[in-house]
Amino acid sequence: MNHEYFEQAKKQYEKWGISIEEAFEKLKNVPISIHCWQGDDIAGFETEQQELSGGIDVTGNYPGKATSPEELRNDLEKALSLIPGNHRINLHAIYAETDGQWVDRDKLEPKHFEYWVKWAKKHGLGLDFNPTLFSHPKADDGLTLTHPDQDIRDFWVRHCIQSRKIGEYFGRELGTPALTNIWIPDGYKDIPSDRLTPRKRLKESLDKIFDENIAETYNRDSVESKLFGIGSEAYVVGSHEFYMQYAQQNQKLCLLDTGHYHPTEVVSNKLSSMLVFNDLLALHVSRPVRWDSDHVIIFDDELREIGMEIVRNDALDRVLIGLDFFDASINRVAAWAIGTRNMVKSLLYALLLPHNYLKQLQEEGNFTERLALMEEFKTYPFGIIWDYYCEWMGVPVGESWLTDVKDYEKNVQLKRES
Ligand SMILES: C[C@H](O)[C@H](O)[C@@H](O)C(=O)CO
Ligand SMILES: [Mn+2]
Repeated sequence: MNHEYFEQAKKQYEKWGISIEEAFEKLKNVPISIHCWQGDDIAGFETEQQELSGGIDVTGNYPGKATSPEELRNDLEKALSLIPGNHRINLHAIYAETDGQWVDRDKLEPKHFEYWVKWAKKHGLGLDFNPTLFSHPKADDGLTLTHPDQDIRDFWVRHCIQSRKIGEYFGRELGTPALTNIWIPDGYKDIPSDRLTPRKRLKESLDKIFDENIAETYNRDSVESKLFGIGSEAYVVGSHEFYMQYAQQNQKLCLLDTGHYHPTEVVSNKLSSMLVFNDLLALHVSRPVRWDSDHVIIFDDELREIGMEIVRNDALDRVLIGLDFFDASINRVAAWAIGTRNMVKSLLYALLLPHNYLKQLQEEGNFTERLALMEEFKTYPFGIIWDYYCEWMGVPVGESWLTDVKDYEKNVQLKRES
């Protein structure tokens, strides 16, 4: 890349008292939790595989998806080599490795994730975890922790407890606490005649799950709300209000998925409110297109706004950033690279703004200058700084990463069996 251009660009930012070096130093330590499920369309590796359920859907049939844990890890390694920074990998329970034996979800144990931990250690990665309360015969009617049948509820409670133990194991082994996030699909397609009973049952189930004493140094718990899903259009038990209250009362983290709100409602506008009342909160950054479609995140207004809210509120270590998108119509390694690079890019963009000055303008009621500067900064030479950051971090600059993906696709992904 042209270093002369970089030096010129740097000066433009320095004029505002912005230090590129400081921004880079801060950014390189911000981990993004990369969801493993983009690599295999949320199929997982259970011996008795079920169709994807839970009101979520992956569309597309781009060839070369990972069909084994080894392939998935190789694909993740490839993606990580294209993304600047040291990140985390987010696993679901369906990614257990059980040696060809059927192990039902409520019987899963840390030992079923030994290979993942070994791999994470080798690559210096943290791991996060999610119980899988879908794609299972006991979730066929879309109800799990709120099911009217006590046996079914108990089964899922046991699964969540085991999952928290797995998270604890990750945290202990890797020296960085895992985030174990509970998301359930439970809800109704049509207008319920009773909204309260399922919510009371959800509280009861969660209380049982969190009653199990798990060391917080190793495992943190979060709960993820949703507005609607396929087949739960009219009512979702675990709504935003429900979990926000539950998390507050029980010192759990609230996880906000950017695809889980009304179409014009934005998570960027929620972060400051949450930060007033919570030490930590968690995100699933996704891109809803007309519904919770989980498109790959792009460098759009909302992603930049999320980055700005995290940075300008000095919350880089208080907002645990995770990703949640899945697209099977494009190369899956490219999907990770595009989305995760964009997430990091949005943080860098935010780190290069004169937030104190812009805040001061607002306090003074100088909205003209506030708007003028915010607009002008959009066309500052940010691209060159981003390229330089990638070079500095030892990952491909600009679109050159695509060549790596094309080679990998040709030499590895397209040679796979299915
Ligand atoms: C697979 C994920 O856990 C799932 O997408 C969940 O986080 C979600 O967002 C459901 O809509
Ligand atoms: Mn999510």
